[in-house]
Amino acid sequence: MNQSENVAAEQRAGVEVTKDKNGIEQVVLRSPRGASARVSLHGGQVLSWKTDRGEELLFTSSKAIFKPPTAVRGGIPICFPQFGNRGALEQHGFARNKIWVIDSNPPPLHPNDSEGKNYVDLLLKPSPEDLKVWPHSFEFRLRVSLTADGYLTMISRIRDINCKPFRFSFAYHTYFSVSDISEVRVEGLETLDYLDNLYQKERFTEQGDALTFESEVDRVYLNATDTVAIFDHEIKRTVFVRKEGLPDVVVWNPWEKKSKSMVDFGDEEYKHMLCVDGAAIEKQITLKPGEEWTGRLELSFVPST
Ligand SMILES: O=P(O)(O)OC[C@H]1O[C@@H](O)[C@H](O)[C@@H](O)[C@@H]1O
Repeated sequence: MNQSENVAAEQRAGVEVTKDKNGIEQVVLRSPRGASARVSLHGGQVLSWKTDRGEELLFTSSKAIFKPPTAVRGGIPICFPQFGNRGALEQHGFARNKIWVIDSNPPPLHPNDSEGKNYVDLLLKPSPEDLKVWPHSFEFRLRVSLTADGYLTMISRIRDINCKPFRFSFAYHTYFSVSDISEVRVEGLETLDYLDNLYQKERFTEQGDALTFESEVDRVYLNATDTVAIFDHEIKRTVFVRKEGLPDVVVWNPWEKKSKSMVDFGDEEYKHMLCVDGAAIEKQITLKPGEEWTGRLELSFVPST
């Protein structure tokens, strides 16, 4: 076996396809050092991301419903082609409710960026029902990859295969697992303007040094820097969210009252999750026929003191 065949064999060895109890396929990526990520074909949604010590970095509700077309409460749902209720489509668009397919012959990783990395490409194309509610032909390629260190990268490529332009908004609606929300600090959003969903999307400016949490938060930070850090003091871990092509950052925690109104979310679970999403919301993305958009999210973690 020559060296490139070896690399290819290792990559295949780190990618496993299984089924959940509803028969939905899931792809498990494993890093050579023992980290892992699990991606469901339901929603193209990453449902689990574990460090090499087996610590889960994403939150999934104990009450999550795993039956399509219901979206799964947790992991990283993809909001596309609409974020929230900012348009005529169902909340957060239809992509998170669909069954995606695996591309069994994906383009290779760049040779300079392939060592120890495993990946899967999922594809979504509109169904006849989708075209009735959103009459735009697109091809969505989602690449999920895991590095040897256990860092997770998601690259979304959306192409207009129509003969007319279309517009969309987008978010990687990332549910991070946190030890105790009142001990968490988010840095990187200081001084930014945000739209507050709790005040009819009114615009405010962030005043504090870092974000801390003591009540419901539902905001879209605008034109955010490319890296946001989530400090979890109790478990001494910092997670970094790096984004490209995604100007906005959503921060969401439903807190006590809203938690009780969600059927697929435990009353107390708000204490152990925080959504921080790389997103493109305020200014929609426009694609002309044949054009492609790329939105990239890189998640990494380090122990902190
Ligand atoms: O319940 P859903 O549709 O998954 O949405 C959850 C939340 O998603 C957030 O991103 C929105 O800003 C919130 O307003 C919303 O409540």
